[in-house]
Amino acid sequence: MGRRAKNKQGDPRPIDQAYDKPSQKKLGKRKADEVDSGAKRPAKKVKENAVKPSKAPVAVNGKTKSALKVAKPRVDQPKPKKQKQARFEDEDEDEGAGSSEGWEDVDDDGDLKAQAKSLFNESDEGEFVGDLDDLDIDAIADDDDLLKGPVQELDLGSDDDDDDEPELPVKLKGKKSKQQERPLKIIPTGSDASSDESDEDEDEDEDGPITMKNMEARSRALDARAAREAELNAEEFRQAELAGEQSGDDLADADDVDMDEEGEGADDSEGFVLPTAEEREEEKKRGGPDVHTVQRRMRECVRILGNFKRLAAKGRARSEYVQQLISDIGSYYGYNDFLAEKLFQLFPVAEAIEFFEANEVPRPVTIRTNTLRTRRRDLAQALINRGVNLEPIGKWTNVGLQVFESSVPIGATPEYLAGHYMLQAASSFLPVIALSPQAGERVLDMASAPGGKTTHMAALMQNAGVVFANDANKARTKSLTANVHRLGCKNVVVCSYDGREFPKVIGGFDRVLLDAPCSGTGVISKDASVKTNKSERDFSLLSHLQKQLILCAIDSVQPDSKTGGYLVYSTCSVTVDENEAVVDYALRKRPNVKLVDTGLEFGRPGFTSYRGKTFSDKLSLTRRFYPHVHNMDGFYVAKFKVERRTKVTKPDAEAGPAGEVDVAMDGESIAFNDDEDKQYIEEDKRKRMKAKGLKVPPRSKPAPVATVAA
Ligand SMILES: C[S@@+](CC[C@H](N)C(=O)[O-])C[C@H]1O[C@@H](n2cnc3c(N)ncnc32)[C@H](O)[C@@H]1O
Repeated sequence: MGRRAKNKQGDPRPIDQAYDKPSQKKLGKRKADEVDSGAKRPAKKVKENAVKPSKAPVAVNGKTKSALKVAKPRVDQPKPKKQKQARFEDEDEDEGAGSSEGWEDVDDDGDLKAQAKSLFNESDEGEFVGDLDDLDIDAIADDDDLLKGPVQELDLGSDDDDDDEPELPVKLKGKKSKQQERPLKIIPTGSDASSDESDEDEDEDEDGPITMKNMEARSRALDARAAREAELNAEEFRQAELAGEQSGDDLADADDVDMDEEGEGADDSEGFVLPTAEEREEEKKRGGPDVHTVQRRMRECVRILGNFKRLAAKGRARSEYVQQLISDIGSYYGYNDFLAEKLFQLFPVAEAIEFFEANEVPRPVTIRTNTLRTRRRDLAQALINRGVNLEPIGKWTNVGLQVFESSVPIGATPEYLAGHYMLQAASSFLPVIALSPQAGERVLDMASAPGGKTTHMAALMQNAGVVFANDANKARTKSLTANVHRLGCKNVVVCSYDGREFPKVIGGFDRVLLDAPCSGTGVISKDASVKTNKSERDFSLLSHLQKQLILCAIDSVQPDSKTGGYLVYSTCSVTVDENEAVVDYALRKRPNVKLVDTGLEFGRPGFTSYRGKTFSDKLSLTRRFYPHVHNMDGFYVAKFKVERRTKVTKPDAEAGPAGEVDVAMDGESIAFNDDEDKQYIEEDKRKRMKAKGLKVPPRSKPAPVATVAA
């Protein structure tokens, strides 16, 4: 079952691997986890006022929950105490070593009052940690995650640099969401208005200013509330489990549930009537209902789907509630219907809402220390001296820092310009940690611009050996080259080929990273345009490209490598088409590779089956990361070991004259399907021409079946 981060994903605490340990991961017990992790944290981190939850609670199983509580996207973050000194205990420079690092509070009381004020102040503005508005956009544009944009990545012919321009803050393009119409503080509808929870919030707000005296008590009250919420969560999930709602597959099957599953003894106590499909269409034509109606309906659908047999109205099928919920999710959060459904299907119902909510909240701002130039503690001290409020990210990395607040633009400090750090999403550390390149090796970064991971690899390799940093988009290699220089990477060769040309261009690498072009469904909080600009066609084009790239990446690995022989495949997307389906395809097409453990300490296992498709059991070795669970961008990581191709004897006439085929070189396994490819290539060309404003020729007719077969 999903683990709930609730609204706390807006509360950018260090990301702790405890998240995925069911025994430890209890909502509301975050503080305890933090203590366990050894990271000394200011007590007020639990205070949710910096990312003030809105009041649109979801009633699940009769209990008022906060799954829909996060208000409009906000970028303000809770602030740790003002730091004067950074102290790291026995910091180990080897990344991924999981050293026990601490962060000591060295504040004196003199500052405390002012700090407390800033910590507990609630701002209605979507203010960013530090001054995002002041950030040097060009400088940021060079960095990793802000540039993850899938569609332009497909546009290989375009030399536009436009995609290097991040929008900060991200503006929702296209479809306007109901959520945008939400009041800043959502006024709960109907019975929710008098819910205990909302009263409690009001009370707390009215408690008056935080003082030295009441700070501790207030903090304790918040802890207690968090614990109560955790209990409610646990109860909700128990109920959901009882209702048999456990896996993505179950959900996926929801559509197929027929009238046999209709409820008995429907509890329609709140007068909620599910519209029919026709009524839904009518409603859409009229411009849709108001935001409160949508909220209420979502809440009701979640509640009823959590206990369908008991709560559903007589004569209504489960699929009707599912369809209504998906449609409301689409309009509330501003997704097109196709993507709303695709993402919804990944999770149990209540968890899906958490995922969509998490996409409305920015992830923590994180930086990666460039160990070629400095040490993390020195960097932290230098930034603290400039008024940056930061902390180590978590035990799993000893180069990451989380920035809470800054009085200077983080993308333009002297340390940034001197290459002491990279502005990089925490999730982007993961594939490099998994690949673990060694000094002296030959490494290929097949899709590398703007170079967040390339420069990380060069640092891990201590500038020894060589990293071939390739990217098909020549324009993007400019920022890649700039980052390589800024960070002092001396073992990087930048090149610009279509990844599918490898290993013809050059092969025999000890390790290969394929951080594939993707749809970006993991980074919706950064790029809301994904909500509306992805169609079914985009996903099949991407999946196809990813499958081609992964085979070429595998073939570029030197199986006889003395130190390596590994490939890491990653995406910043959460869809199965772009992840498990691609990896499973690679396993089938290349019998000489096997999945191995990523070595990452947290993350959910990849799907081994999904909506009727069965993948290799080994897919559970791959790792999924979610915004609502791990408080980082949605991400996927798979690690392969590439073995030597072996000859097998085929018993029948399929085999060559000697009765032997090279399993990896067998025509069926290695070749792309030219006819199928033609369609994709043509579509890609059309897209590029369209983007350039050229006249697009009509689609050519698909080849007759007989010809294709021939
Ligand atoms: C997710 S981004 C890579 C981010 C990069 N690894 C980093 O950490 O900074 C995907 C990249 O793939 C590139 N790309 C798209 N199609 C490609 C292809 N066929 N071959 C190689 N690179 C491609 C895009 O230009 C884009 O820079």
